[in-house]
Formats: sequence, structure tokens, C-alpha cells
Amino acid sequence: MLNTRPTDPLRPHFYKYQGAGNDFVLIDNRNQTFQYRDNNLVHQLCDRRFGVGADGLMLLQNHSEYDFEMLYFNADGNLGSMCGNGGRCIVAFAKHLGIIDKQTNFLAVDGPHYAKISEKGNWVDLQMIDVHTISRDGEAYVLNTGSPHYVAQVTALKEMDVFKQGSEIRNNATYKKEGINVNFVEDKGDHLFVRTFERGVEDETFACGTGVTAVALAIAKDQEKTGSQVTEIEVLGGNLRVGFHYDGQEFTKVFLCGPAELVFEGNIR
Ligand SMILES: N[C@@H](CCC[C@H](N)C(=O)O)C(=O)O
Repeated sequence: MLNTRPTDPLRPHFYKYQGAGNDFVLIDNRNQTFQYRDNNLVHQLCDRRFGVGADGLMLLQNHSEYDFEMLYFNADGNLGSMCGNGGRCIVAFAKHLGIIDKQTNFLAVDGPHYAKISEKGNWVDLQMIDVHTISRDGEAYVLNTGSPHYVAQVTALKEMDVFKQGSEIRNNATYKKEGINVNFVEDKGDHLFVRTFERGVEDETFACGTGVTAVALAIAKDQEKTGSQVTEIEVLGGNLRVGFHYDGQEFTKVFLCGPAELVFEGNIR
């Protein structure tokens, strides 16, 4: 039976979701009782040894003009920028709570998002922000898809030390202060294989939604491939799909599509 009892700030009821292995603690905070200004509490809940364990934590909050508002925190406890897989998971969560049915318009830190849920309920297509600018850092591409991303094309990605190389780029003089998410991509012919070192987790994650979105757009620019297109992406935790239109200047109608599943729920002691 759906647990709809109010969140006790000291013993919050939580839900654990995952989207292609990018995992999140979700809390229904419509009654505003969760103490989200306590960064240590968020960090502790995301800890894989002393907490629930997750790449990030999200609060679902009421909003007067949208179905709900998404507040996203990285595993380090800090309020984060947009999380694509988190966005897909919170849409599945809103459906689970009975707030929405098959479609929604919700508010996140980077603005409003439209999303739709598949018939089976565990696949979410999430519209991402339009992207107008992609810059270069040497051979790599740098762009913001709601969160900042660095995209480097590599070979032998399976064998690569993503933690070491990603951490070096994220902490170099250019990016150390604000941070950046570092994506490595290998072209596999019919799909792209992507691995990501995430800012705020400060580790490789099994998937990054804004990351694979950035990769799909950067590769389209690199290959000068215009028009409406769909890119299939393999990540460590499964498969994602990015659809978009590229007119040679801007990327519009950008959709991040993939699984979003409830894993378990419980109470913090
Ligand atoms: N996993 C996320 C990205 C979350 C934000 C990132 N850690 C940052 O601080 O930029 C995704 O699926 O997009």
C-alpha cells in the first residue's frame, strides 16, 4: 500500500529510485518538513556505508504553477544543477504518489520541464533545455545541458581509468572552482558508449543523463549531422536514448529517454 504519511524530519520516509544505474533517494516534501538546509544530513543519507546510498537526493515539493518542483542535491550534500536521470526518476515518483498521470510539466533548477511516461510506467521521456552554445577545450567539447559537461572522444573506453582521468580534468585549473562533469565517449557504430565522472559525487557513476545528452549533441556537432535524430547510448548501468533537432546552430526538442524504477522504500532510523 502506498505510504502517504507525512515525513518526520528526524525519521524521513524515503524512496530509492534508479535510472540506468544512476541512483537517488527521493523524499515527498510537500509538507516542507525535511530539513534540506542540513547538507550533512543529505550527504549522510547518500553515503553508501553509513546511509541509504545514492548519487543524489531529491525533494518533491509543491509549486503553485507546476505539477511539482524538483530540488536536487548531489551526494556531497550540496544543492546541485539539473540532473537528467533524477528528473526522469522524480517524474516516475510523482506518478507513484498519484500527483500526475502520463504527462507532466514540472519545475527544476534550470526551468520548466515537460515529461511523459510510457504505458508500462517505468520508461520516462524528459524534455531538456535547448542548447545554443558548444565551445571547445582543445579537442574536447564543453556545453551546458542543465549541468556543465566536458565531452572527450576516446578509444578503448572499457579499459580506461575514468576515475583518474576524469578527476584530473574536473580538478584542473580551468574547472576546479565551479567543477564540471567529465564524459568520455567511444563511437560503437550503431550506438555511443559513454562513461562519466560526476561533479558532486566526485566519482564515476553508472549513468549521467545531462551527460549523455551533452555527448549526443557534441557528437552531432562534431559530425556536422543536422536534422531530427535519435542517438542510442550505452552506459555502465544500461541504455539511454537522446532525441533532438539540430539546425546547424541550435539544439531544440531535446529529449532524454530511459528507464526510471522504484527499487525500495523505507524509514531512516
Ligand atoms: N547525474 C546527473 C547529473 C547531476 C548533476 C551533476 N552531478 C553536477 O553537479 O553537475 C544527471 O543524470 O544528469
